[in-house]
Amino acid sequence: SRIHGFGVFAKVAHKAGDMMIEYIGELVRPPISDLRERRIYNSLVGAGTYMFRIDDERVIDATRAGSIAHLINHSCEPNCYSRVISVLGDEHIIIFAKRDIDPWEELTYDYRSDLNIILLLVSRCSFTNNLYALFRFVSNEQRLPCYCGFPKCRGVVNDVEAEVQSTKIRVTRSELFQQKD
Ligand SMILES: C[S@@+](CC[C@H](N)C(=O)[O-])C[C@H]1O[C@@H](n2cnc3c(N)ncnc32)[C@H](O)[C@@H]1O
Repeated sequence: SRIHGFGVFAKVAHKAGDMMIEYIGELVRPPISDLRERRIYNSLVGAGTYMFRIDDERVIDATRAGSIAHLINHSCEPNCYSRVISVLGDEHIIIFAKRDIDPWEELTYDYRSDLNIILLLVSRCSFTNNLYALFRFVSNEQRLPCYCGFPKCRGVVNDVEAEVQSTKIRVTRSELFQQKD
């Protein structure tokens, strides 16, 4: 990738809203992922980490098991976005196309706004048609310079100040599927 290390590229053209890939890995608790990152992975994979936090209880560790989705780089102007979608009680992290994507474009999503969005499907309950989204940003100790290269680049991949924020919001089902900038 021209952004960082390995990346993921589209082989064929895609339409906005297409489901691109599922982020798959080993489901672990945050203390385990923190331990692995500190003690093992920093020396194993250098600066890259492959943890996707679903919520305060669960992290997907895609370092040693999973799909190539773990190689998708961050961009401040991404062509994809991620959603954690609950299907009959199981959460799946799905990467969708944010706009039409040409063959051989690198797939990117915004780590800062997309990571750790959990959507709890409440349509199974009686007060339906709303979805709760719980935003929580992964806590990292260092600022990572961003190399996405877009004019609107914010300069850093992560944001320590934003990461300590924890906000619970409610969105409608229709809003969920209308990706906004
Ligand atoms: C999930 S990995 C992505 C795959 C990575 N390129 C690789 O080869 O392992 C996430 C790591 O990639 C790097 N990375 C991803 N997007 C980046 C960007 N826009 N600018 C700088 N580094 C980035 C950071 O080191 C980050 O911790």
